[in-house]
Amino acid sequence: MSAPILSVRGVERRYGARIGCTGVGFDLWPGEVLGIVGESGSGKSTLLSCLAGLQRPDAGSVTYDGRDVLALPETERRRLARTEWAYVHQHARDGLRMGVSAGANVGERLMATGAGHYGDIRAAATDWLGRVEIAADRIDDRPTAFSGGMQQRLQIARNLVTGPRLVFMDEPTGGLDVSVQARLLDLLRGLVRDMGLSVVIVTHDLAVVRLLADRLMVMKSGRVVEQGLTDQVLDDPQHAYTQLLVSSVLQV
Ligand SMILES: Nc1ncnc2c1ncn2[C@@H]1O[C@H](COP(=O)(O)OP(=O)(O)OP(=O)(O)O)[C@@H](O)[C@H]1O
Repeated sequence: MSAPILSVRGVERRYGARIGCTGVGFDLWPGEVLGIVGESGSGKSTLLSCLAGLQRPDAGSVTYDGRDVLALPETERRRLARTEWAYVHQHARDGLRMGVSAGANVGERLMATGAGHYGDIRAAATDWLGRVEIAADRIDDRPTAFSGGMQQRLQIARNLVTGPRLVFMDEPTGGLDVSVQARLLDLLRGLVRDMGLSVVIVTHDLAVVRLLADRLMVMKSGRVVEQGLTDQVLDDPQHAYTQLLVSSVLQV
């Protein structure tokens, strides 16, 4: 029997009188993908940043691998953030260093975990560019010379090169063309499966969670209104808000 990799209880974050999220609780099991869906303003990003320790909740607990995330010293949280955790931002520029080459973007994450041999780092960077379908001859180009989809794939390589255990993703396919989204989703699904990643993915796109998530949590106005197995929630939504979300997609 394994233990949850992430346990969340009663998480609340307020912005003055406004609720960011409240009363959120779930367990994430190793190798599981949890999707968090809800319309804009429902509290998804607030929750994700609380889970990753980027914002401090006003109440509740977040336990990673048996450790109280909110009590971690900042140096330890940062160490986890560059080794065992990864955070894929919606906008690739928030997760990349735009002023250095693609190879350096991937390689410097390895260096941050202790790798020091230039040849090994470059070989690993080349390998990872290949895994995210970026041609090896683009290794010395800066991300500014890449398309939006390529930048997002590079951000994924930078995040996954260190072999993290827990990955947070905030709208990873947002703002991309539909065909680019489909390719990225396919790639993500393969990587998640091959690496056995535990993932919390936030999106407003039900097609993304249908493809990637084992379990689904539906948020509205900062609260979880429904959760369950993805197919169950999408095929037989119980809450009126989830029914609305599902039917609005079907009508498109
Ligand atoms: N920095 C902030 N200051 C004040 N209020 C905020 C801040 N960030 C979020 N909020 C509020 O908290 C609530 C939840 O916002 P949040 O961004 O988490 O939702 P979301 O579901 O991620 O939306 P989106 O999909 O548009 O990013 C909203 O009412 C929002 O206005």
